Amino acid sequence: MAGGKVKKEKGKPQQHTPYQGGISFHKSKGQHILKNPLLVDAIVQKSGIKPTDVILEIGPGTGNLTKKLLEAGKKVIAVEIDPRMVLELQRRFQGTPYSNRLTVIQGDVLRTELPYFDICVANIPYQISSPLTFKLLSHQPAFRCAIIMFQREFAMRLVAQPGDKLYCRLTVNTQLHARIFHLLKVGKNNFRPPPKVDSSVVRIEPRKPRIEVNNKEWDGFLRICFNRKNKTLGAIFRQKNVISLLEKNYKTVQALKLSQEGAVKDTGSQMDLSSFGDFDEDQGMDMDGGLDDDDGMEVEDGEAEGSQSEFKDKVLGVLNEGDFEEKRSSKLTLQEFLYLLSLFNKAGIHFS
Ligand SMILES: C[S@@+](CC[C@H](N)C(=O)[O-])C[C@H]1O[C@@H](n2cnc3c(N)ncnc32)[C@H](O)[C@@H]1O
Repeated sequence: MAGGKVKKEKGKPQQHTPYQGGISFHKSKGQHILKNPLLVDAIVQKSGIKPTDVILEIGPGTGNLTKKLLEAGKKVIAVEIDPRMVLELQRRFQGTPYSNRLTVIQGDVLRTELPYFDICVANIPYQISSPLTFKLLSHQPAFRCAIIMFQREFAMRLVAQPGDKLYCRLTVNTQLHARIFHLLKVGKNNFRPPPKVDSSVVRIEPRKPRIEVNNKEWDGFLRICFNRKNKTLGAIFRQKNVISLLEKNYKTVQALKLSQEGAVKDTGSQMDLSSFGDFDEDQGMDMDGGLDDDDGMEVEDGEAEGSQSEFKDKVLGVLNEGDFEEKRSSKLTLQEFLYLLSLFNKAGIHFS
C-alpha cells in the first residue's frame, strides 16, 4: 500500500479552525488534537469506511475526527477518558443529525470492555500504544481493520521486516496476529499542541483465520530469541541460564507426563512445578508486546557446562535440525519463528 505525507498547505488559509471548545490540553493524557482538516480527510478516506460500518474511535477529544467518521459510517462509538472532552463532544453534536448515531463511553479504553465494531479509526495517546494494540488484536469477533496514528518509531516497528533495524519482539508479536501497512507520514505541526515526535498512520488487518499459538509459550520463546537479537541463536541457546530454564521446564513436563500415565506414584516428589504453565490454556497476550529488546530474561554470557551439557546437546540438536544455529532473530521471518518453536515443542522443550 502506498505511503504518503500530509503537509500543511503553504500560503493557503486553513479551511476550518480546529474545534478546541475552549479546553486546555493535558499532555499527560496525550491530548494533541488534529488541527489540519486535510489530514483528517486523508485519514478517513484511507480508512475505506462503508456506510454500514460501526466505527470505534479511541480518544475522540473535541471531535474533529469524530465528525468526519459520523459522516462516513453508520454509527460511532467513542471511548474518552477525560470528562471535559466527553461533555464537549456531547455539546458539539447535540441537536445535530449525528447525535443519535454517536455513543460516547467515558473511561480508560484499556479498562473498557469494547463493544462490537467493524472498524477502528483513532488518533490515540501514544503512551497506550502497545497495550491498546494488543487489546485490539485480542478482540473478538475480529474487526475488519484499524487505522491508527502512532508515534513514528512505534509505527515503523510494527511494519518492520526481517533485517530492518527496528525489527523486534513487538514486530513479530504483532505480525503474528495481523498484517500491518504504513499509510501516512504525519509531521508534528498537524497537531495542537505539537508533540515532540513525528507520527505515522498505519492500517492493521487482523489475520483471518488467526494463527493459533499458546501465548505463554510463544512469549517465553520470543523473549529468549530477542534477548540479544543480533547474536546467533546458537550463542543464545548455549547460555547457562537459558539451558537451565529449559531443562527445568523439560523435567517438569516429563514428570507431569509420567504422573499422568500413572507411572509415578505419589512419592512426595521434590519437583518444582511453579514455572509450569498449562500448555493448552489460552494465557492472554503480553501487554508490553516487546518494544524493548533487552527486557525479559536476564542473560549471562556463560555457556552451559558439566551436567547441563547433555541437555544442551538436545537443544542444539533442535537448532541444527532446522538449520537455525547460525541464524539471528533479527533476520528470522514469522514462519521461521513458528517453525522453530514447533521443533522445540516436538522435542519436549517448552518455554513456559
Ligand atoms: C491525541 S488526542 C486525540 C484527540 C482527537 N481524536 C483528535 O484527533 O483531535 C488523544 C485523546 O485520547 C484521550 N485519552 C487519553 N488516554 C485515554 C485512555 N486511556 N482511554 C481513552 N481515551 C484516552 C485524551 O483525553 C485525548 O482526548
